[in-house]
Amino acid sequence: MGAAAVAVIRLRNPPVNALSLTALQALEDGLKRADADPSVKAVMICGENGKFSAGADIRGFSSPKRHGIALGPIISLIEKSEKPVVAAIEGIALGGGLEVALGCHYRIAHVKARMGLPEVTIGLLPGAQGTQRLPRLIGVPAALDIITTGRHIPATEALKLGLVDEVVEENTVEAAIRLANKVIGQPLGPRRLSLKPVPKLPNMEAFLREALVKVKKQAHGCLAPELCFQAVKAATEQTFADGVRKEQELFNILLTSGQAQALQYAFFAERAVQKWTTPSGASWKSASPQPIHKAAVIGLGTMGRGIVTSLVKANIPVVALEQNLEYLNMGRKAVMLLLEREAMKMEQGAQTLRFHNPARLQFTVDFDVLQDVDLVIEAVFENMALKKEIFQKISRICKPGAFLCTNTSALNIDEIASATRCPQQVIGTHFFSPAHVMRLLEIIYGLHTSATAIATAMQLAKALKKVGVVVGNCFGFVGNRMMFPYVQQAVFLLEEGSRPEAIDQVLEDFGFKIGPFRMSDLAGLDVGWRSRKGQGLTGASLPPGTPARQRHGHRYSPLPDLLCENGRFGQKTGKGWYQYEKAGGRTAKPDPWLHNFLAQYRDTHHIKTRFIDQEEILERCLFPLMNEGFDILAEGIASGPEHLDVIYINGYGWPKHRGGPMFHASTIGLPRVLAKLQKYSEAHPDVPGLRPSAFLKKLVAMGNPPLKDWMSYLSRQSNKL
Ligand SMILES: CCCCCCCC/C=C\C=C\CC(=O)SCCNC(=O)CCNC(=O)[C@H](O)C(C)(C)COP(=O)(O)OP(=O)(O)OC[C@H]1O[C@@H](n2cnc3c(N)ncnc32)[C@H](O)[C@@H]1OP(=O)(O)O
Repeated sequence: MGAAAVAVIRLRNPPVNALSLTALQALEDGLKRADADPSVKAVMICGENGKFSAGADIRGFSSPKRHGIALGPIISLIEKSEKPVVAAIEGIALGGGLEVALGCHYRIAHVKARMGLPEVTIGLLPGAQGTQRLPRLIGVPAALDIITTGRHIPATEALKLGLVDEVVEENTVEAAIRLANKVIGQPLGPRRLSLKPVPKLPNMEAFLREALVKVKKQAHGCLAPELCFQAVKAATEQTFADGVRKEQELFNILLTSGQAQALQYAFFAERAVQKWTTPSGASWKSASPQPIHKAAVIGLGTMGRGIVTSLVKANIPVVALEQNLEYLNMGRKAVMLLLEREAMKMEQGAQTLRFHNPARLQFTVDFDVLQDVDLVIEAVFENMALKKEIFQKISRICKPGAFLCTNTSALNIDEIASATRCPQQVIGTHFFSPAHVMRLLEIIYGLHTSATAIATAMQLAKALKKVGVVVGNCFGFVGNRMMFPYVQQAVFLLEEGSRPEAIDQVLEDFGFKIGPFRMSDLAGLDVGWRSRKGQGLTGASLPPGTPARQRHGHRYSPLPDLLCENGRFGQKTGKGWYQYEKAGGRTAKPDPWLHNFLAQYRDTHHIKTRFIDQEEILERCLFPLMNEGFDILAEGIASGPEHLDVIYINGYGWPKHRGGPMFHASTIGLPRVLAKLQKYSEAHPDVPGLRPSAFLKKLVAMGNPPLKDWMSYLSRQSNKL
């Protein structure tokens, strides 16, 4: 009890005071006790350990005990209280946590607090009357933005919006108790949000129409944003009580939609991959990261520029190195442009000044400048000889403890490390383009990579606000290795009768932001061409007499090579799988030239054209990708299916509401995936990617266990079947 009879209710459920069954019960009991106690004149609700609450316990949504538990009635109880209730918001007030605060009569936030209704990001909507109270408090446009995006609002913005009454820099709990004392006896009617009307807009209908178009466009097939919209719309049309009923109805649709389950799986998967382990026993528990006071990036091509930008944004001093002054100046200009754009996006535009500080961002052609850096990221071309030459050089120049990272998408980390005197310091850091935007960082350990190097790379990912996923060393690592059979099938489907636009459409309808052919045009077809030439699959090193559509006894499609030979590299040349308005254009249009070319190609190779339906397109592209995933798990390249899913969601545009490829396989059911792979493999026996993985077969034979149990079916000693 605080001074002058203010009852204090403290939400306590470490680490984030999630509203579990017990926490909800304690909240309800506390409210009832305060209400019944005549010596209590006001109530203050706060959270333990400087955090108000992260909302409902997400694990509870899939718990059988969930039924019959509701937060809404408890919030109504708060609002109806005849004693003023003040929320003291420190740290975070998210989801159900913010809904509790909205039920309070007053809200005070610490200046560093963040608030939000992120339910949409886990496939739900604010189901404890939040969709009805928030528009009444801050108006429909702001409420719609917060509810449909799930973004976190800093306290200062919350104050401007009217979401909180006061922001303090001092002790929030004490300030809230003072406020509670001050408002004792004042009328509570005007403070009860459920009684307020939703502020009118002169053009509400038109506003809502446009907002719906925007919400749908950004949803890519995810249901939650649209249902969030419907709930807020209900607030504009119905009474509070009817709006709450509508909210509940929509909440239940989402809760049972399957998408919520996938998104909640993705939430925990992202946290699970932070707890990395390797087959040799190294793990996050025992390894300590080293501080990175200064980093260097070698190579200022597209990837290097993005990596430098990322490091500067994370406030890590960087040396940016190029091989000659011409490339250095080009790189410098490009980096400065990226930094300017990033600074404009940031809250304080003045951050630009920091970017230009030469003590924090140094451009050089002199390798000797690398002597005092703690970590180097090499980001030159995918060329083994060049990379080895650079690693040999930097292992001589850099101080002994420096970490030597290679940004490669497929090359052998051990071979690169073999060029150094310190293979334990060498690690793969596979960034995704654009490197300052994409969240994924694939972290690849080699045979000799130390646990400290892995921990440091993971720490770096966190500092760069990326999600690091630790994987083993194999060609293409996890992401690209799974991507090869996907892209391969897409091209085979073209040979058999489909078109790029049909295949892209099916995969975009599935939820990918961009289909495989549009993606290939964006990335540049020459990238893969160079790699295939390097592997001897095409070009001058191809032995004479090699059949056009076969390599090493397996089916091969020369279509991408032929396009490159015709100068069609994708967007950069204005032509690829599609045509563009100009070189560098972005609007893909189906290209009659390509359709003719495909027809001639099929004639030349006597391929009978057939109609390929959507189901086959989807299965032929996705199932081999998942199949490769099962092989990767069996080989111990990744320590769990969550790793593969986090990689696909954050690096390859896999729709998050489908949980990732391995989660998707589990929802389809492994027996069905296996049966389809068997069917396609029989039809195309010369395609190894369609042959079902032994691990997949084993899991089916073991009765299709849930995803969380898959790894227990691998032999512990060798991680081999
Ligand atoms: C038995 C049934 C109870 C069900 C009650 C039904 C009531 C229904 C009515 C209302 C419905 C309301 C809807 C909601 O409130 S949904 C939840 C909305 N909240 C969120 O989405 C917040 C999610 N969390 C985060 O964004 C972050 O975790 C954050 C809170 C910002 C903290 O970030 P950070 O400091 O980076 O720390 P971590 O993310 O690593 O989290 C630390 C550990 O806490 C676990 N965690 C976080 N939030 C929750 C949560 N809401 N529920 C359960 N667990 C949570 C997280 O997994 C970490 O755990 P671990 O260390 O084991 O990995």
